[in-house]
Amino acid sequence: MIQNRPMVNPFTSHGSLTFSHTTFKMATRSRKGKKCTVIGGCGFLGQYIVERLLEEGYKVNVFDMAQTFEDDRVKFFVGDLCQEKDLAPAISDVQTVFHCASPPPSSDDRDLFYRVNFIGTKDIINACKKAGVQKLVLTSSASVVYEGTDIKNGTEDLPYAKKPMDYYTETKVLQEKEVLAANSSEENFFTVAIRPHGIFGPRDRQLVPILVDTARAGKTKFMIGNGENLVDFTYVVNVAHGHLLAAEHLYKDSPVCGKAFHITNDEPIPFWTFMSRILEGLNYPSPKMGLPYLLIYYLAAFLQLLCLLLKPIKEFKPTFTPMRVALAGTYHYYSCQRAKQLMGYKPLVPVDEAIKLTVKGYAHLQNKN
Ligand SMILES: NC(=O)C1=CN([C@@H]2O[C@H](COP(=O)(O)OP(=O)(O)OC[C@H]3O[C@@H](n4cnc5c(N)ncnc54)[C@H](OP(=O)(O)O)[C@@H]3O)[C@@H](O)[C@H]2O)C=CC1
Ligand SMILES: CC(C)CCC[C@@H](C)[C@H]1CC[C@H]2C3=C(CC[C@]12C)[C@@]1(C)CCC(=O)C[C@@H]1CC3
Repeated sequence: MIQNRPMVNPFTSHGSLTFSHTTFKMATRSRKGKKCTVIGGCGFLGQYIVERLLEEGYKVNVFDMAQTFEDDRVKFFVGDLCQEKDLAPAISDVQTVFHCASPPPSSDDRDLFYRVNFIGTKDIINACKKAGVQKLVLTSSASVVYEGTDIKNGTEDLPYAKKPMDYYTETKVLQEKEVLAANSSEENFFTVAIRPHGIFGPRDRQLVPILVDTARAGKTKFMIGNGENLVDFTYVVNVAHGHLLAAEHLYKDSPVCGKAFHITNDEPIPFWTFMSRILEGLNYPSPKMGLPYLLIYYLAAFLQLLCLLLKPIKEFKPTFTPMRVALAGTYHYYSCQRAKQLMGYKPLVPVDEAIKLTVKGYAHLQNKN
């Protein structure tokens, strides 16, 4: 049954999303007739991975909580990844599993994150091994090393965050550790973790929708900090491309096995320049003046505490959480040198073009006033 999310067919909804404008051709290693499953394949990133896999001639199963698009070439399985009986049929007889399912960071539901991201991922690993799956590609996050302080050109060697800023990040760390530790030549089971950062593009359900809601509520008059902090925002097509490259490079004795890889646009941009370009593209005013970063950070921390105290009486969801304020006011950009070296990664779509495509994809959120 098709469920109630904006119904889009990723193959027809936005012509410019295809890869035809690039001359890139995936290496032909072992791709013909390969079967794979995308867990979370109805989500924002998942749909782009599916699209790319089909273009590359894979046979694709999608496993997700609900079916949100239709495609005759895809076999859909609906269920909860934490339920082995739901998952097993979706991954039987496939060589590769892409795991890009997660509850949204905004849910801030500790038990849910722990159950889906940590326990559920362990279940996926076990189910993959049982089913004879050879490759597992996890969508992790560059934020597994982020603790709210500046990261400039961070490499994959940075230690995991000792004090993750939210439950989402905490469980992304646990999840990544499990997946990388599961890599085993003896068991012919190869794993890799892709760490994207700030994924954006048409059909995203977080960045642009939250930004537009914030602008409509009149809360984007000021920027947080001085507006100079560089950040990675990564176009979803480039992220999908990184996932396919990782799968293609996962085989016995490959240096890719058991490692994490940053996948970025390799073009860090000041946080507020990026936000302003989206806001102005959609005809919303962009912030011109900055507020002191630390002042806003401590206000957000205080507000969070207050919300926690009031939770038994009434639930509030503040727009400016400490995590969001930190993301808006610090430097956080990452080196993707390892992905370039070991799997020949190069972003396919530059930031400037990606922003234009994104603004075009959100025409329905344009400010008409
Ligand atoms: N967006 C970003 O900026 C970044 C995202 N990531 C990671 O990328 C991945 C994809 O994110 P994104 O596409 O933005 O997220 P989406 O929410 O769009 O997609 C996630 C999909 O997973 C599904 N899902 C959630 N829980 C379960 C479950 N228990 N069983 C089966 N399916 C489930 C969701 O279904 P439903 O919607 O019904 O809940 C949804 O379709 C995630 O792992 C995220 O952590 C990493 C870095 C940055
Ligand atoms: C309210 C405004 C100041 C900011 C609006 C935009 C934000 C909603 C987004 C800016 C950076 C984004 C981001 C993520 C979610 C959306 C933003 C906070 C992630 C937390 C998504 C999951 C990850 O793994 C890391 C991302 C970092 C950047």
